Amino acid sequence: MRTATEDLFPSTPGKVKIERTHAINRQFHRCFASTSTMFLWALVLLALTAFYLSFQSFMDSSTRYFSTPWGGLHWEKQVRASCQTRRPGGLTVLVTGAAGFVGTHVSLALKKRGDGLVGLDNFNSYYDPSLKKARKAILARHGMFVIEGDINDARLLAKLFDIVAFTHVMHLAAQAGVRYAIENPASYVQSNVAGLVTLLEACRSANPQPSVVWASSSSVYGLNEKVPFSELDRTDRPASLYAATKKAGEEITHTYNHIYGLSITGLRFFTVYGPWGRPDMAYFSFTRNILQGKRITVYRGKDHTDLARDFTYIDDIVKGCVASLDTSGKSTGSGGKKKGPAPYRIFNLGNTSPVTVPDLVGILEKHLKVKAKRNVVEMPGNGDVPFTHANISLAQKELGYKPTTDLQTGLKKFVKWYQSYYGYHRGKAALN
Ligand SMILES: O=C(O)[C@H]1O[C@H](OP(=O)(O)OP(=O)(O)OC[C@H]2O[C@@H](n3ccc(=O)[nH]c3=O)[C@H](O)[C@@H]2O)[C@H](O)[C@@H](O)[C@@H]1O
Repeated sequence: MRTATEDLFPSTPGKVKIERTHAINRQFHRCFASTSTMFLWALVLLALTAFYLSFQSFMDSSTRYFSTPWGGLHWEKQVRASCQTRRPGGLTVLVTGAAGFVGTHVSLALKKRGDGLVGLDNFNSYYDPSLKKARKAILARHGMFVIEGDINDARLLAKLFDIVAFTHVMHLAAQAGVRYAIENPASYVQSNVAGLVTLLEACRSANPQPSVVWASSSSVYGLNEKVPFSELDRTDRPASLYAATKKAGEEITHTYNHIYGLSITGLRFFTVYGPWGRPDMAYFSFTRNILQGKRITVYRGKDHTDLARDFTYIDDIVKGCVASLDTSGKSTGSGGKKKGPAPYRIFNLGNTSPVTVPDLVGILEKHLKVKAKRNVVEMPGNGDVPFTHANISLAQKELGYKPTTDLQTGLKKFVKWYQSYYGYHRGKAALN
């Protein structure tokens, strides 16, 4: 009789061998079966992960594609319609920063005389985007289409140049504001340097190449003390990163003029103000605070001298911009190749009569009929310059530029608009 032990450990070695081999085989098969199952599962898991990842990336790219705020037949039709000229010899202009302060005014002036134009603006939130939307609505009422897009979007720019043969580009999109550069330096590089290069790349590749008129700034004079500031004065000592990026823009545009034959006109604007202006600027924020009974901060120089600016009214700036477009001269390149020298110009567009900041406040008090509560503090070292003063003889000679609005008159118009727009009393907004 076989014992349980013998069953487990039989005495015949061969049998044992066979039985053990079978047992090993069984174990091996069991083991193999479970490994292959695991392997299969791993494969399934891998396949699922790969499917999930590619599905996600497909969704991402398709979402990006479908959510692109531009493109499509209807969009192209809008662009073409907006660019239709309505006078013989009318210009066809791409206006960047079209929903900005200067962009809106220049666009309206061009549209009203029958030029064809389309606008580009990224509607960023540097200041209240609802003001930009309101400006866009006015332009729309005048038949101008403003695309929500960025100058850094090379595909969008290429598409626009594909659809329209622009004769001119009025480049006003920028990160503005002198003191904000301390808080957000990258935004200045992104718009004023990278964005500018992307735009110039599109311009130099275009066929025909457009002439480019763009906004530089009085801030390029930086620590210059020679007054009034002339275009021949030093501009190699900027006091702010903003100024440095505008100066960089002047050098960058020069390169594109030199290599590709792009016609370039850079305009050094001097503290532009007026209706539909920029809420970040002193005259605008002072008005808001004075009307709300809040204190305003008035900066002054280290030795208690008042700061001064050559405040320039928007209508005068518009005339300078339009004259620059009209006299720009042609770009000479085609297919990215220069065919000959093209114009490279820089002009001061100022008012030639600086006013101190305390005097600016005094004028606002008079128009608002409210006394300002002032805090007078020493100018912080954040990029400000003590004064600006434009010599405009070159612009006078070449563009017929002649500013006609003094600060009293210009601020009166601004205050009227401000009170109307923000509902301080009944009235019609200046641009409507
Ligand atoms: O002409 C230019 O190049 C520049 O003009 C303005 O820059 P800024 O002249 O500094 O204009 P505001 O910011 O309106 O300041 C005007 C004056 O008011 C002073 N200020 C500003 C703000 C404030 O709270 N208190 C104050 O006294 C400033 O120091 C400055 O002297 C624009 O903001 C820039 O985008 C433009 O490029």
